Amino acid sequence: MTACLKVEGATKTFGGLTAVNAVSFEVKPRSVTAIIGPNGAGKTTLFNLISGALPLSDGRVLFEGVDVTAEEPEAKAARGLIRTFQLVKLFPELSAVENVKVGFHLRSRGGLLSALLRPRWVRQMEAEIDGRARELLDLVGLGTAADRPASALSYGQGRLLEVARALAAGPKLLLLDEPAAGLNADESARLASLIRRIAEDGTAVLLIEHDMHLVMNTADDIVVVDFGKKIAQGAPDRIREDPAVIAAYLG
Ligand SMILES: Nc1ncnc2c1ncn2[C@@H]1O[C@H](COP(=O)(O)OP(=O)(O)OP(=O)(O)O)[C@@H](O)[C@H]1O
Repeated sequence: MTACLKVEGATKTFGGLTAVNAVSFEVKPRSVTAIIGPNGAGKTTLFNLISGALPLSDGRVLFEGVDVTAEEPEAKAARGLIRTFQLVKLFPELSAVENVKVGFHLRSRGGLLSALLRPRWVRQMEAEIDGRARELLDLVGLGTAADRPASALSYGQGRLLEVARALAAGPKLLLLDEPAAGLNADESARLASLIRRIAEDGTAVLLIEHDMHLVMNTADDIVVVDFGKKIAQGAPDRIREDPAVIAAYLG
């Protein structure tokens, strides 16, 4: 089976500092992979290399077998490699459902002109998109908030709305940057089951997360980085007992 994402020897230097040092790993289709590591380990930089926000100093990134190392974030997004915050911010005055619809329009080919002329097929498509947007809101647990303005949502609800909108863009791989940050216990538990559901529905998930409870409950595979290097990789049970991982967290 072709890996969804293949990172080969990814390296990033900032002046004399090697923030990411020859990191290699794969993300399998329909799987959840978590990147963990102490503060400053290089997790965010690694994410930036994968999404295209930063150019690599060395190494390659392959998405569905295609070398996308040099592609801009927009080109990668068009292939289905989607990072939540890389999409436009939430529109506070628009309702939750309208915000999700923005996600669909990022991939719809109808264009502005047909939206203005609004022929019948466009109106039919809009009705369908409205229905699908509401389904996605149900999926993330915001079904009852669909018609409320985004500005009226709690912080945690806003984060979940971002996930719904990213899903509307049709990702094959969803990159989530500390998705549990700022969520309360209920929201975090909901997020964990949502992440599992997303993977089972066919979208691979790659996340950076400090919340170990969420990581251990959602990840199939964990990549541990420390001082820019990958020091371990494996299933949660193995990582929990890995001496190098324990040393990195205690040291
Ligand atoms: N643009 C930059 N210029 C110079 N150094 C940078 C830059 N971005 C990150 N670094 C350095 O690279 C190293 C890795 O940082 P990074 O933010 O990737 O770590 P992290 O694992 O995401 O940390 P945290 O868990 O605290 O978010 C750090 O030493 C950081 O200071």
